[in-house]
Amino acid sequence: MEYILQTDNLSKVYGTKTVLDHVSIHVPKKSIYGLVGKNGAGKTTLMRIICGLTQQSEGSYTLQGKSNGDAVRNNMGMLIEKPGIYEHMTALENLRYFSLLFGLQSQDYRKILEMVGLQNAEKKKARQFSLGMKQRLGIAISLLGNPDFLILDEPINGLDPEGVYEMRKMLETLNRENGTTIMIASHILSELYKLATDYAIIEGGCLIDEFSKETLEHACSSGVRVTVEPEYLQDAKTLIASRYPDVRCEVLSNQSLHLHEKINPADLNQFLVENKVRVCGLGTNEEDIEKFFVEKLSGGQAV
Ligand SMILES: Nc1ncnc2c1ncn2[C@@H]1O[C@H](COP(=O)(O)OP(=O)(O)OP(=O)(O)O)[C@@H](O)[C@H]1O
Repeated sequence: MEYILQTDNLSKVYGTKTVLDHVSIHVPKKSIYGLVGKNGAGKTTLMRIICGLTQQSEGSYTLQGKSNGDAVRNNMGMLIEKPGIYEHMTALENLRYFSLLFGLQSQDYRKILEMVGLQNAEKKKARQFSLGMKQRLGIAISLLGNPDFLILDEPINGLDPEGVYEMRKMLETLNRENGTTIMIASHILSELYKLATDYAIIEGGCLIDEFSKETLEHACSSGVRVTVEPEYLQDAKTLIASRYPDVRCEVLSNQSLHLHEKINPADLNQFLVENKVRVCGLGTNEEDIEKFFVEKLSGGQAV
């Protein structure tokens, strides 16, 4: 596995307080790496060290093949805490200004604005932007110079559901089409789960666990949830009992059933539809995933 970033026992101490305690993480190239942790867990501190905004007290890291002392951040974009944008400037002016500030060559700013969905707002002053638009402009600034590695601290904080959805789509596109590795800190688990391919859980400055999406899904593969239109519930239950006689099938509501075994959802869907049951939804049990994270966060031992 090729890593864009590896940290080796990184620690940070403020006065007598250890806010990051021997953290060793491994961020695979082209991954979307979710950093999960409660408020004050140390996520921002870790990101600030990687971005060169503060120095670690102990430990080291390797960034894009270079050890921390020699790390170059030309190919990196970052959005840590609030986006630092100039409110009296338009989106386009902000991009031009930051490009000069970063010493970058002129580039296709309109394409960057299009990438973040601000193509229709290029002439509007940033002070007239919604929070979501400001966040997107912050990301547009971090995309200047076409970075291979993007570090985003809580980019969906404070966004409305539509803004969260758009942000997720945008990051997915960046990752898929440009191969950009994205490290993203968030405490909104449900959103991270939809996006991330790899995870690290941090609590009290310690790394509790690091795992891939496959590992997470395997750990939470306690079954499949199927939702049907209410009038089909009984038929669905009878059909499932005939097709999967050894699988426990629990009725959760007047339209959803939980099969307590990991069966192939596509097969189940086809079987029910062929037998004239109107299926509204099928999926793995998201509650299990949430529970998995909560248990890790509340009872985890550092690794
Ligand atoms: N400059 C500083 N001086 C002293 N303590 C600090 C400093 N910066 C951060 N801390 C402390 O370090 C701890 C970790 O903070 P950090 O911002 O890294 O957490 P976080 O996981 O990003 O939390 P949040 O989700 O709230 O942003 C907190 O207890 C915070 O008060």
